[in-house]
Amino acid sequence: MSEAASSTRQRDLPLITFENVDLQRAGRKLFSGFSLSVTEHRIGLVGHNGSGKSSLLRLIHGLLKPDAGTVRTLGLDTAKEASQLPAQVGFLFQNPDHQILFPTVSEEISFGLLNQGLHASEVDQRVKAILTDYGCEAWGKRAVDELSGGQKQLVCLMAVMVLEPRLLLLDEPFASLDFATRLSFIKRMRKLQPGAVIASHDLELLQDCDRVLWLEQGAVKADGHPKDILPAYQAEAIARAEKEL
Ligand SMILES: Nc1ncnc2c1ncn2[C@@H]1O[C@H](COP(=O)(O)OP(=O)(O)OP(=O)(O)O)[C@@H](O)[C@H]1O
Repeated sequence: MSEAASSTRQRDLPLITFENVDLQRAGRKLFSGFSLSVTEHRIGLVGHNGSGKSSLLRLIHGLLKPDAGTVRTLGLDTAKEASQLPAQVGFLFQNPDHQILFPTVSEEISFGLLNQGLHASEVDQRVKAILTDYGCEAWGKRAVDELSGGQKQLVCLMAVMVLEPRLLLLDEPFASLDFATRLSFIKRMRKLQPGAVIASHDLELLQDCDRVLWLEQGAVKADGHPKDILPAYQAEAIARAEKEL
């Protein structure tokens, strides 16, 4: 097959599929017979606390395995081919402390590249390049422990982006980023090649998505274009809050 034909085929393949997935968490069934096919480039996830957004992202990454059914990410079965996923799928966790493993910024950003078998000099070069790209040239030797929450989140973002993933999974990526960093991240996201699934309570961030899924108790309550789904979700959230007052 020619390179062009092969890349067209890759583009047309679903990025993610769920087939009849069951998942139990904390002894309770969260997903039951959940099916989904995603071909769009950028997907937003909304839903109230505990609706299953993070669990869905973890299933996509293979961090959680379905109790029944199949999850395929970039064509790979997450239960059987999970070891191939970290090289292609980047995960930005809600809490940076769940992601950071190393004492210094450059060690944290280097880890994935070293894991991929790159030579130390190339790793060094790529780490410096991404620090510069994000305006953090002086951060390399800084102790991660001494960074603020937002700065830690930025380190996590750089550690993910330096690997040039094909798919990004972002769980509340902006929770502690300041306004300017947030804006520059949104600009970057618009230019990015990789597909992205973004779970967020920040509805503005999701306006740019190609498709938004509204989750409720482990099921898709609504699925469509952000201009239809986000106002409906917002209206329901306002009505719910008013009822509780
Ligand atoms: N580490 C865990 N162990 C066991 N159960 C969990 C764990 N994390 C979440 N759950 C359960 O799974 C369900 C879905 O949680 P999940 O974190 O996927 O929701 P969410 O939509 O991402 O919520 P939030 O908006 O609060 O981040 C909840 O009922 C929760 O109690």
